[in-house]
Amino acid sequence: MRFVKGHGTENDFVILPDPDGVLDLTADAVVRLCDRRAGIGADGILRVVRTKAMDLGDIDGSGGTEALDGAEWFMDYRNADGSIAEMCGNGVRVFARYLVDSGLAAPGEWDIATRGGLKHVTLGPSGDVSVDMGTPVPLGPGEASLAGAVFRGERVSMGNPHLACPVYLPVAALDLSRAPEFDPQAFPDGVNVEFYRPVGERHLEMRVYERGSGETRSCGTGTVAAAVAAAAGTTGPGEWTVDVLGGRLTVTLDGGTSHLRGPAVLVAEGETRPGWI
Ligand SMILES: N[C@@H](CCC[C@H](N)C(=O)O)C(=O)O
Repeated sequence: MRFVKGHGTENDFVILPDPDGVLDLTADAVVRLCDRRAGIGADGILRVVRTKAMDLGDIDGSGGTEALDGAEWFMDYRNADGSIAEMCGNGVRVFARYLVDSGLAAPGEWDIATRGGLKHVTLGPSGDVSVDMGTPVPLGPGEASLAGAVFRGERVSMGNPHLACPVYLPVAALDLSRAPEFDPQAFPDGVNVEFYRPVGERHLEMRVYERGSGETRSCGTGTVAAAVAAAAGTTGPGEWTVDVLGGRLTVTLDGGTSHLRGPAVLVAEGETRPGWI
């Protein structure tokens, strides 16, 4: 199986080119590929499939996949534990960089299909990748706890679920070696939990514990959720700088949609040994 390895602010992915959708990517195979000791190691998988080769059922409530028709390529995103997520903000940027780097798309702007709908990306032959992340949906207050301490924040849907909690000490002080606990009635599909601290004018530092992947060094959807929470549960307008463990991302809120910009880097490519998976 051919693979490429890449990351966006150190949120890292194994990219699996599968244009015709012939790969039977089981949850077990995802777990093995993402294993950092016995596998390649990653926070998640990006399977690269032609949209027309995907069987997505009724993804948009219209009885078909019409909502994704405008995009040639579909990002089939999986978390490291094998679960499926609706969207991945860093993933879609790395996916776009892969398409351009491998000659499957030209630099410029176009849509990528995801389970969270079409995402419009903008990129040159090298450098940063921007994506229109769509309209964040603030859902009101929520809470999670970490080692018995309760953190209150804002629930935000970015297609996938987030709880963005302000903290008042440097985020480096948090112990994220264990998963935050939350009320499953409040988050029936699980939740990605962000901890953010304002460090300047529209400037945050943030750490994240991701659903299905554990603590990661960055989360694109999470940075947008944190900016929305820091903007007092509004969608802007304003440009936010968000420092994560793996680097810096820029989030732009315009009162409607949101944009995420930052690096997306491909670092290696190879082939798994026959029979390993
Ligand atoms: N790291 C991603 C989010 C990946 C999905 C998430 N773990 C979930 O289950 O919702 C990002 O950059 O947005």
